[in-house]
Amino acid sequence: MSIGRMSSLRVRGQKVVLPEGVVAPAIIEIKDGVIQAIHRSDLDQVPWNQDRDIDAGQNLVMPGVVDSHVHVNEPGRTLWEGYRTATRAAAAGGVTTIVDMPLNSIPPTTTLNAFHEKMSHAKASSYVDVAFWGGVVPQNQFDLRPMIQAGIAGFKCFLIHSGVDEFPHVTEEDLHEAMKQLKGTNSVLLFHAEMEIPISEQAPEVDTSAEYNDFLNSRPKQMENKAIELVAKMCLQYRVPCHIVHLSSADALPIIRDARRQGAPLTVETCHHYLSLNAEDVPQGGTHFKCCPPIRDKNNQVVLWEALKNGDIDMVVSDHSPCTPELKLLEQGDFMKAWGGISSMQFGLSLFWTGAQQQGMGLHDMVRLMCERTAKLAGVSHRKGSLAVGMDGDIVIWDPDACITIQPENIHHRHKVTPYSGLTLKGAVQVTIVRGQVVYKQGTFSETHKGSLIMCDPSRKRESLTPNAHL
Ligand SMILES: NC(=O)NC(NC(N)=O)C(=O)[O-]
Ligand SMILES: [Zn+2]
Ligand SMILES: [Zn+2]
Repeated sequence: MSIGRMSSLRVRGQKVVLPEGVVAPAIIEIKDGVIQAIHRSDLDQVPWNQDRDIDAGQNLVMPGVVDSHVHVNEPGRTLWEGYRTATRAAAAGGVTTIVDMPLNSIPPTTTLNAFHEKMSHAKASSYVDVAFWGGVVPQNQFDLRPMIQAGIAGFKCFLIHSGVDEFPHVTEEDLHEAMKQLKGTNSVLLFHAEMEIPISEQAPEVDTSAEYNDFLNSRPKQMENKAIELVAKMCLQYRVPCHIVHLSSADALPIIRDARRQGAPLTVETCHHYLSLNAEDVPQGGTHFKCCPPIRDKNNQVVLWEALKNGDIDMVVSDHSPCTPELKLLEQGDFMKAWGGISSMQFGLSLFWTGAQQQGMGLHDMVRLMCERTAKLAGVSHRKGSLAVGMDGDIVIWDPDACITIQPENIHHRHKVTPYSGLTLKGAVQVTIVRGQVVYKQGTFSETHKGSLIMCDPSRKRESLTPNAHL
């Protein structure tokens, strides 16, 4: 099996993860990037080209991961992370589509021109497919519909300082203006849901500290809970699909449950780091664990896993938010001044698989949470996130029993700082295929394949993640 441009490809496996909870022997036939047929009987009658086609044997054959929360900081902060390194890491991790966040790049994706600039960079250097979130910031409400018409997947806003000055957070008044523009479109608004709380409710201010608890106490659950109350209120008032990114506070789950019970088209994600790490794990000065909202204690993590199992949390993503090593202030170990953001996109599949098995969750939970639903959120579930005829031929072949140990030499992110360094996980990606092209195979990348830009059709009604919502 060669790496390179092929118009057609067949993938055979004994354990192909198909929709409706089926794992069975099958041959997937891909032509011109699209799945043409999935053969589940008379497999030896299907024509086979030993040199071109792929036999996965006992490895799992699964839809490629759709990671809907990735910060590729190009243009403008490509030194933090760019499309080449971010999407090589994606391919090495079985991620076949990323949805790129509108911030940390300069310019941020808050205007049509900035969107076009971002697309030109992505087109030049991506190994996997890329869709895009736009940004809602104060006074850009009239930029939103032009970006929707140009194919943006949806929008992201912050209710607290975003970490970068050129992407200011919004107020409730700004949200009303944005909601008026989004109402009636097929778009979605994502929220970084933390808000400032009254001084009387805050921990004593700490300017610099190597103690994780000082940072943790500076971003209490109440900041998330208050923000999520506002998101729920706006979602119910406008009935515009809203999505809470990187939930960390399990205390906010009743607020989300109640809003959905009232018919709010409200969804929520959590991230690998909230499921695999907890505050008790963070070493003194361990600023590579810093992210916002913060990784909380073990008891909080237990509730997040339960919410995943009972459907209160809809999906799991990376929130891959890298920076240069210098900005993590690892020498000083200063949690209060270090950059908040964790690099993990290459390891999401293995992180989730390792944790899920201990939780009694399995393959179909992984596909639902990391492929199907993230594709629905981004409005691309008609072509991404599951193995079915007519879908893009995006496939990851991986060994669920093999282990990987995360070391700098096998990290393809631009920078190698990650809280997962040295960790041994189960689940090893062998081959990643994007629209029928092998882009990654056991450490080797295709240098001929280029990822596509995934444009969202503004007229297409996206598959609902909250079927009981009253729009
Ligand atoms: N500007 C950022 O990348 N912020 C990100 N930082 C994190 N999560 O710590 C985020 O997702 O909010
Ligand atoms: Zn955020
Ligand atoms: Zn983020």
